[in-house]
Amino acid sequence: MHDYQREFIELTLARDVLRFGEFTLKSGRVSPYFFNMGRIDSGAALARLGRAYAAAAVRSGVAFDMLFGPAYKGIALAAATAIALADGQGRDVPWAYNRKEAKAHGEGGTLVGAPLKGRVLIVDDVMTAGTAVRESLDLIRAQGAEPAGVLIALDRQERGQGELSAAQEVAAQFGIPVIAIASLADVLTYAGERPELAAEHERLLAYRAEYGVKG
Ligand SMILES: O=P(O)(O)OC[C@H]1O[C@H](OP(=O)(O)OP(=O)(O)O)[C@H](O)[C@@H]1O
Ligand SMILES: O=C(O)c1cc(=O)[nH]c(=O)[nH]1
Repeated sequence: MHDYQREFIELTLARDVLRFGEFTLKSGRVSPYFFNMGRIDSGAALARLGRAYAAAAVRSGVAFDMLFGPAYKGIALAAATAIALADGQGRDVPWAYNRKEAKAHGEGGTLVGAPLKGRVLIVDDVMTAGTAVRESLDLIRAQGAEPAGVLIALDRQERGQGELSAAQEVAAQFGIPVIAIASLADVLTYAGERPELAAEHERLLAYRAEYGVKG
């Protein structure tokens, strides 16, 4: 685990983004931990998070022309990343997002922001079973644009449709990189180093044995 990953996990624990307990996920899985980006609820915290995403995008070396944030939480994340790229990295890239429900009045439709074209980097919070990312990939390709990669804060490293992790499946099927600031393996390492998180560490291991990638 790199220093920036340890710092990122500490930031998410300090802000209550990363919590231990019992949570039902979009996939229906019941998880002993949850990553709630909704807790990044101040301007300074969001700016810091945007800088972490922008740094990860640049560090990855992935070539992209624009950002796309899936509703809902991906919207704020793509916005924060676009701002950080412009302010901190000198890159003014277009960005767009979708609505979960199509708007029937005004400009209408589900897509908002820059037209989807060129190489599109998807920006979201977590990947579990990969449903949200696959929906975004469909949207991007339906517009004739090209997915460039997926940028997330946390790869939960859970099985997707087969035995590989959702991130591995997406990477293999679409030939794109999945860039995560941290992964379940990092959370496990972090929890394993702290005696006060011993019970949580055990529950994480049991959950990984059920839903994680084998081996
Ligand atoms: O890999 P998956 O199994 O798709 O799960 C991860 C997705 O689930 C959540 O979105 P959700 O639509 O539940 O919530 P939001 O509206 O708060 O973004 C999360 O923000 C990811 O987009
Ligand atoms: O799989 C999900 O639905 C999910 C997991 C998680 O850790 N955080 C989140 O917002 N959604």
